[in-house]
Amino acid sequence: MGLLPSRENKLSQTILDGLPFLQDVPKSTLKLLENDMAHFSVPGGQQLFAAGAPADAIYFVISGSLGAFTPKSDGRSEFLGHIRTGEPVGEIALVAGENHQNDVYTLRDTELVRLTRQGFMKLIKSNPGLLERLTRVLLLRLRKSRRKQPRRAEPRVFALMATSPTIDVDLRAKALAKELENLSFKVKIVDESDADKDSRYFDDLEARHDIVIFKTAIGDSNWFRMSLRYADRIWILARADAHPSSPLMPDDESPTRQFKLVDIILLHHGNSRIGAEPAKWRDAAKASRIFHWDGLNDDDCKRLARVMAGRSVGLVMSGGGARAYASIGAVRALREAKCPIDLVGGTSMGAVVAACVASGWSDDEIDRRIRKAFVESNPLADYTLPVVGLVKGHRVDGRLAEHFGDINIESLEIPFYAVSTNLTHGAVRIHTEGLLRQALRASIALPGILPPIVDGEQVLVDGGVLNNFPSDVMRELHRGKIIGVDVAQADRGLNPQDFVNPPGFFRWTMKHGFSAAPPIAALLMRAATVSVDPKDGSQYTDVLITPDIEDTELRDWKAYDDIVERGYIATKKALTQLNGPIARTLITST
Ligand SMILES: Nc1ncnc2c1ncn2[C@@H]1O[C@@H]2COP(=O)(O)O[C@H]2[C@H]1O
Repeated sequence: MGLLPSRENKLSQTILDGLPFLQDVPKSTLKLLENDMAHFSVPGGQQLFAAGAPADAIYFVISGSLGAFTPKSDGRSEFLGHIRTGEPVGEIALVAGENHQNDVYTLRDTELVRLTRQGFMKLIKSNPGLLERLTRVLLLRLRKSRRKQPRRAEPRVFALMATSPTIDVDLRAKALAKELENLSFKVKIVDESDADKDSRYFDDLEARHDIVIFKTAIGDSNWFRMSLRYADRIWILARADAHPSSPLMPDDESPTRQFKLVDIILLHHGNSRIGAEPAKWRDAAKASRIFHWDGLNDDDCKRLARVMAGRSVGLVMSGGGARAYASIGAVRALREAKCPIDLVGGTSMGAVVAACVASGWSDDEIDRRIRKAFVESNPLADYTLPVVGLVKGHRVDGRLAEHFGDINIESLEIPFYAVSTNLTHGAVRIHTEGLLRQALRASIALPGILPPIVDGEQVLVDGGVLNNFPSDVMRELHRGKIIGVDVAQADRGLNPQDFVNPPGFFRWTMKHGFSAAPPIAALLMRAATVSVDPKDGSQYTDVLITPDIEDTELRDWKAYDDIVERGYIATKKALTQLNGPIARTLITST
C-alpha cells in the first residue's frame, strides 16, 4: 500500500456525517467501529494501492478525487474511471474476496476514511442494506467503463505557472478571467494566500465556480507543488525571448500525468518571433500544445479563454487536389461570420490551405499567394520520365519555399497539423513540429505523381492514402467544436472515356500541351485513395461542409474562382442552418 507520504487525521463525527454512504448507519454502530477506521490525507499523484495487493480495507472519499487504472504489459496504464467525493474505493476486492484488480491513484490531494476488512464485515452484518448500495455503485462503474469514455475529465482547475519573475502572472490570470466571464463562466483566481487550505476548501471552490485558476511561479515552493497537484491542466507561461531551464518541471511518473495536459503559452513582446524557441520550451515542459500570446493582444487572450472554456473552434480541411480550393471560400465565409478559428489542420491541399490560415494571412493574402503558386502556372508541370513520380517536384518545392519560407510549425500563429502517410510503417504521420514546408510537401506527395519525402528511414507520401479528412486528430487536440470542410465526399471524378483506347504519349501531349495533367494522374490519385471511406471523419465534426463540386476534377487547378465560390456558398449555407448554443459559439458577428 503506498499511503506514504500521507497524514493521519483525527476521525470526527463531522467527517462521518459527510459520508452519504454511511448515512443510514446508526451512530452507535459507527462508535463500535472506531478502532477499525482511520481518516487520512493523501497528496495528489500517490498510489493508494496496487493491482494484486491484498484487500485489507475499503476506503471512502471525503474530498478530492482518485483514478482507477489497469496496468498494461507495455508499462503504461489505461484509465478506467474516476472515484469522487462520497464514493467507496477498493470495494470490489472486498466483496469478491480476492485481491484488488486495479491500481488506484489520487488525482488530487485527497482525504479518505479507511475501514478495515474486519470492520467492513461487522458493518454489513449489522446493515445488510449497505451491500445493496455497494452493488449499485459497482454496476454503475462497470457500465460507465464499458462506454467509450473521453480519456480526460473536463478540466476545471488550471494552474498558470510563470517561468520567470518578469512575467506578471496576476495580470494574465485577470485578463483570462475577464474573457471567461464574457463567455458567462464563473471564475475564481487563487494564489499563495490559500496555501494553508485543505482539499475540502478547494473542492468547495470548484463546486461554486466553472473555472478555478491557480497562479504560481515555478519553483521550490509549497504553493507551486500544491498547484501542480490540484490542477487538471497546467499552462506554463514562458517568455518567447528566454531559454528554458532543463528540467523545467519536477518529474512525475505516476499515471495521473496523462490527465495533466501541459500547454506552453509563449509570451511575445514587440510582436517579434525572431529567435523564439517554442519547440525547446515544449520539450522542456513535455507539453502537448503551444499557444502564442502577443503582447496583451485581445484576440490571443480570447482564444486562450475559449480553449480554457472548451469553446475553442478547430477547422479541418480534407485533401482533394484543386477541389480543396473550396476550403479557401470556407475560410472567407467563416471569417465574415466572425467565427473563431483557434486550431487548424488538414491533409494534402487541405493542409496547404490550413497552413495559410495558421500563418495568420488575410483572405486577400491567401488569395494572392494561392493564385501565384497554383493557379497562374501549374506547379505539377515539371514532368519527367517516371522513376519515382510523374513530376520531378522541383516546382512544388520552390513554391512551398517561396510562400512558407523556413518557418517551423510550432512558430505558426495558431496550432496547426498536417497529415501524411508513412509508407514504411503503413501508418498515419501527424506533423505538429518541424519545418512547415517539409510537412506540406509530404502531405501532398501523391504516390506516383510527386516523389515521396524521405525522413530518416521513413518514406512519407500524401496523407490522403490513409486519412484524407483528419478530424479525428483535431478531436484529440481540443475539447471545443470542430468544423470540417470535406471536398472528397463528392464523386472522385474519373472519366472512363480517358481509358478507352488511350493515345500514345506524344499524341496526347500534342493535343493537350505540357501543362495539363495526363489521365494517369487521375488514375494514380484515385488508386492511392480508393480504400479510404469517403465518409471517414464526418462523425467527429460539429459542422460538416461538403461543397457541391461533383463536376470538378481533382486536378482542375485553373477552376480556382469557381471552386472557391462553391466553398464560400456551402459554408454560408451551413452557418445559416445552425441554431442553439452551437450557433452562439460559432457565429459571433450578430
Ligand atoms: N471503472 C471504474 N471506475 C471507477 N472506479 C473503478 C472502476 N473500476 C474499478 N474501480 C475501483 O478501483 C478499485 C481497484 O481495486 P478493487 O478491484 O478492489 O475495487 C476497484 C474499484 O473501487
